[in-house]
Amino acid sequence: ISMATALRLAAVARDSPAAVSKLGRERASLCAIARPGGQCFARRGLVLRCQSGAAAAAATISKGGAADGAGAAAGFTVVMKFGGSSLASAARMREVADLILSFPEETPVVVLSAMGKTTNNLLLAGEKAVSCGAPKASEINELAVIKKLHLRTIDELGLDSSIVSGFLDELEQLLKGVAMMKELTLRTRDYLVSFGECMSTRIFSAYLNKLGKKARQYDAFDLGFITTDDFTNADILEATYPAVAKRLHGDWIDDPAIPIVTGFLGKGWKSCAVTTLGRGGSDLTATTIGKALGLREIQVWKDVDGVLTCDPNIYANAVPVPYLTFDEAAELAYFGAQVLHPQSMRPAREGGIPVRVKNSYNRHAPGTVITKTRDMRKSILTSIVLKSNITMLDIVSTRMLGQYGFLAKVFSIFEDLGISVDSVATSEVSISLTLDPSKLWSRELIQQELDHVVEELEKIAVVHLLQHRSIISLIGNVQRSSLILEKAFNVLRRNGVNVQMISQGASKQVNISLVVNDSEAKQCVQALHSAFFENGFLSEVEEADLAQNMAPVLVSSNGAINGN
Ligand SMILES: Nc1ncnc2c1ncn2[C@@H]1O[C@H](COP(=O)(O)OP(=O)(O)O)[C@@H](O)[C@H]1O
Ligand SMILES: N[C@@H](CC(=O)OP(=O)(O)O)C(=O)O
Repeated sequence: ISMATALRLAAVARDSPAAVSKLGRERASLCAIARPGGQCFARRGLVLRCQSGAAAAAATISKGGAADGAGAAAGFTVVMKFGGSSLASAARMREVADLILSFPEETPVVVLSAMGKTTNNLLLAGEKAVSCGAPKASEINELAVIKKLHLRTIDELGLDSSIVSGFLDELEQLLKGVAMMKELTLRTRDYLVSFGECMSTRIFSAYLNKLGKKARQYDAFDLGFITTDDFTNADILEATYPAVAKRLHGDWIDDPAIPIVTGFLGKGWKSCAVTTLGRGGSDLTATTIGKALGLREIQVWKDVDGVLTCDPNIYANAVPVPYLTFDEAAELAYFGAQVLHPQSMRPAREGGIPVRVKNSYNRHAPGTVITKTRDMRKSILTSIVLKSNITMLDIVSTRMLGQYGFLAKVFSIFEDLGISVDSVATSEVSISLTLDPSKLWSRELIQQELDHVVEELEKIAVVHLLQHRSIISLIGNVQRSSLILEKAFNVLRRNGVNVQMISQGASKQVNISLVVNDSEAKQCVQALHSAFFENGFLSEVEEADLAQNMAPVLVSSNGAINGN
């Protein structure tokens, strides 16, 4: 293992005895960790042997903690992740099983989300339990919906109800507990939503076994997914990669069976409690496993024909984008395209593993392939993303022109308050910025907090808090930014829309962010989509380019631009 991994594992081991028992005692070879300086320490019976230089303990693990070749050695070739939209019923479970079996040449690791809208229902049930009173907790409508869906699925697949009955009973008890306490902490919320993935994977694994395809269910929190303790939005720690690889690899060698892994879940490294990776986090589970095992491909199966040119719920004319770079996909996800989890591209990029977004309802559609580089010759605008209900701050310095340190002061206030910023535009005396909505997902940025931000900023500036704004992000080819801007502003002007803030990144792919009022945002996206993708604009530009005999351009994920 690399020294970096060794040190991270050492840190986990040192600070969390329980993590030692999971990571180390069962897999002593993994945890024979080197530390520089030849220092040794032991904890709870686990000896961390120390050497100088690169550690040499676990033979199966190498390079940055990923188990190079471990996947290949175990026979695994791909990760196949199926989201709730692919698993909404017994019929869908049959379809997905059939889909997996239709690739006999692959040995997949399967990652599943909760069935249909189960996560939403669990969250709603939890919220209702807080205020309904203990006697009424059993009558919460969402609990009944969850029970009905899972028991009916079990029945229709011809499985034994004992697979989920224990979970359903415990879920009811948990809701009664919440009702009694009149409180739903973030930790309890994570535990509550984990029931969805725990049940879907058990049902699916049992069904594959019934079909004669040997499968083994794993709860990610027992498989080695070690995370921060940021309940509802936890980050995966490096120790996860070797732990997951070692476990999947070892089990396969002992007794080959297709792993069916719960998406979205992990285990907090200090608390040892169940954590979740943020909404849509099963995509991240899939890419983490892909990197851990060094697999050939990560497949993310959805209910759309890949990543589309815009959200199909906003505009039905959206079409699939055949190729994306990891950076483009990350940008799309971060700026609001619900189709991928914002952090999910990171492990794939680090492991250099292509991600394929496919449609489980239309398996022959080519989907979207996401890789490190792609041919940008014909690319102008890739996709339009809308993020609504954004808060924007307009901050005008009360000091005189030319005073330094204003930006530093403003950002130090955000740092002190633990609020991160999304897009920024500055002038000599003013800053306009939008607040990072991931903050909203993880811990509601409530009005009180916003008022506090304004109060602090008002000590050095005049502040306008502007709510109900939207960010429209234009993700495209950095080499064509002027063309994109020209076209976009033409469209907006024709539609009578005044842009309130603009920000454009300087490198890699273009991300032009335009802030407009919530009320006009959808209409803007539709008009922009229609202008860029539907009226022959791209082929017109292509023809013009051909006439000029443009050279091919490759933009790589690390920002390098190679022309020839
Ligand atoms: N640019 C986009 N491309 C594709 N789908 C998008 C886009 N923006 C939003 N979506 C929405 O994302 C949904 C798929 O993501 P998600 O619901 O997380 O799937 P799953 O639950 O199967 O993982 C689509 O049904 C679509 O409504
Ligand atoms: N079930 C979780 C995790 C997830 O990834 O779901 P999906 O793949 O259905 O988006 C959620 O709804 O957030």
